Amino acid sequence: MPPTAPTVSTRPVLAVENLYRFHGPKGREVPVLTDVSFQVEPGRFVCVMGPSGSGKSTLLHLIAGLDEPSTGDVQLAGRSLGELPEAERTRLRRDSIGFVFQFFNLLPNLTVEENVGLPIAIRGEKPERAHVEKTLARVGLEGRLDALPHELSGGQMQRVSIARALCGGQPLLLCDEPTGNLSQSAGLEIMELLRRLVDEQNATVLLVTHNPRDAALADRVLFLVDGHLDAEHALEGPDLTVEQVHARLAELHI
Ligand SMILES: Nc1ncnc2c1ncn2[C@@H]1O[C@H](COP(=O)(O)OP(=O)(O)OP(=O)(O)O)[C@@H](O)[C@H]1O
Repeated sequence: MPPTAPTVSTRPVLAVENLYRFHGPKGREVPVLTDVSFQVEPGRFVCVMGPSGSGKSTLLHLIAGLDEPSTGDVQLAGRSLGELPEAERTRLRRDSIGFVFQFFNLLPNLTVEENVGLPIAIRGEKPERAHVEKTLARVGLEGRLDALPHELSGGQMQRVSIARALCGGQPLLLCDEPTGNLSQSAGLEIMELLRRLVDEQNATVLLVTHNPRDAALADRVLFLVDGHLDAEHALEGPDLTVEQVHARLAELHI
């Protein structure tokens, strides 16, 4: 038999299909998300931008399987969250998504090594020190395995949380305002790190932000406006500029 070439999957890491979410008392429900559809393919850096109240958190909760859509579907690695029982949904979320939050969400009493290895420990496995060390090297934070979070700068804490999101091998990095609690320069470094992880290590990133400078580093920027996400308003890279993002925001009256 001839040797077969390794296949690189092009199946979307995340597919959001015709998502609707209503909130409010029965009979007086209001739409928070209206027919939202998009995909994130492997090795891509996709950004969702939207003003306060546009439905970003609602969308993130649905993607994470923490909330259920009124109608529509979320697929992670080709599997539909809605079709799974609770325990399997939790496992799929855990195995598919590494989360990066604005306030880092590191456990203060655990060392850097323990924080980074957490997703593996939660699976009931023992995180290998060498693997944690290698993951920290991927985010440019070598030699701080034994530090506690309070001994680190904000930018370093965010690197730890990115390492934690990568450590378990989840295919999607979901970053919710990852620079929101950082100085401008530390924020820029974090964004450049995310860009490098995509370009050089084939990571896949979904970034949610209202920061045009951060959004401009993505391959594609989607705009969520009053719960709508219209494909024709999306910006496509490569080499998007902050000016392009500002212009589209002005066009959409955001
Ligand atoms: N559980 C809920 N019950 C009723 N309304 C809700 C609920 N959750 C969200 N909403 C409403 O849905 C809309 C979108 O909220 P959401 O928190 O998703 O927006 P957001 O874009 O994340 O805003 P922000 O950037 O300020 O966090 C808001 O008008 C909000 O009041």
